[in-house]
Amino acid sequence: KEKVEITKEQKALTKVIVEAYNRHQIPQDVAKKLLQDQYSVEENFLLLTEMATSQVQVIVEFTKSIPGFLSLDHEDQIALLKGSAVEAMFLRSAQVFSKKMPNGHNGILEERIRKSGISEEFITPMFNFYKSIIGLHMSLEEQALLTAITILTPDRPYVKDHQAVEKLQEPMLDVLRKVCVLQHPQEPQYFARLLGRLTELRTLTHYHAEMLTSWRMNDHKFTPLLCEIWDVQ
Ligand SMILES: Cc1cccc(C)c1Nc1c(-c2c(F)cccc2F)nc2cccc(C)n12
Repeated sequence: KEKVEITKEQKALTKVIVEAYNRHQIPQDVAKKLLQDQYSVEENFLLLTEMATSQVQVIVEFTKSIPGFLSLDHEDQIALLKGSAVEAMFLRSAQVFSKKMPNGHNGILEERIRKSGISEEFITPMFNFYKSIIGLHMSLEEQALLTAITILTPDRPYVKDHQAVEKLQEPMLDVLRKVCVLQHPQEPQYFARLLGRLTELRTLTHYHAEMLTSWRMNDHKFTPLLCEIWDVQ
């Protein structure tokens, strides 16, 4: 049985990523607002829009803290953020579901989302994904590293210097593989299962784009940041 050893550098890298992941949390007031008393469909949507906007801010700050990211070509930095924001948000909001809300409240957040004018065809895959992520019982290191790996995906549209992005992503994949072996010794395929979630995430990006279009058709207003990151109106 191969002895898995995390090097000093890998420990340091993990520490930086986890600290960045922890530092940039969704403001509790936004998450808490969703738990107050009854809301109308319009107010639910407004709150989710506020939550989405703060999630994008959190992801941009987290991304800027990834070692080497700010040394990438500036246009590639934008291409990576625009190409990965939705996936990082799905991962992040899955944690909001599994961690942040004391159990009694999970249903309330789910209830708000189901009553925000989003059609069932998007709700089902979204919650299936949340359940599959929560079922993995990921550690904080795994969540933070998986989010960084998602953001540092070289084959996003318009990325010019693939190599430079791969050079940043590879060390993250190496240390995530080792962390998975050490933290889930009974599940040798755990690392592969985590990466499998990234494949499911790509399908959610497609649903998300359709959700945006259907919201726009119903004349829903977005914030400037959401318009910018997803090139809407
Ligand atoms: C905050 C939130 C949490 C869970 C489900 C949903 C629908 C939301 N809200 C939105 C999301 C979004 C996200 F923020 C995380 C995950 C998946 C997402 F669809 N994206 C957008 C884009 C424009 C407006 C909103 C309201 N919105």
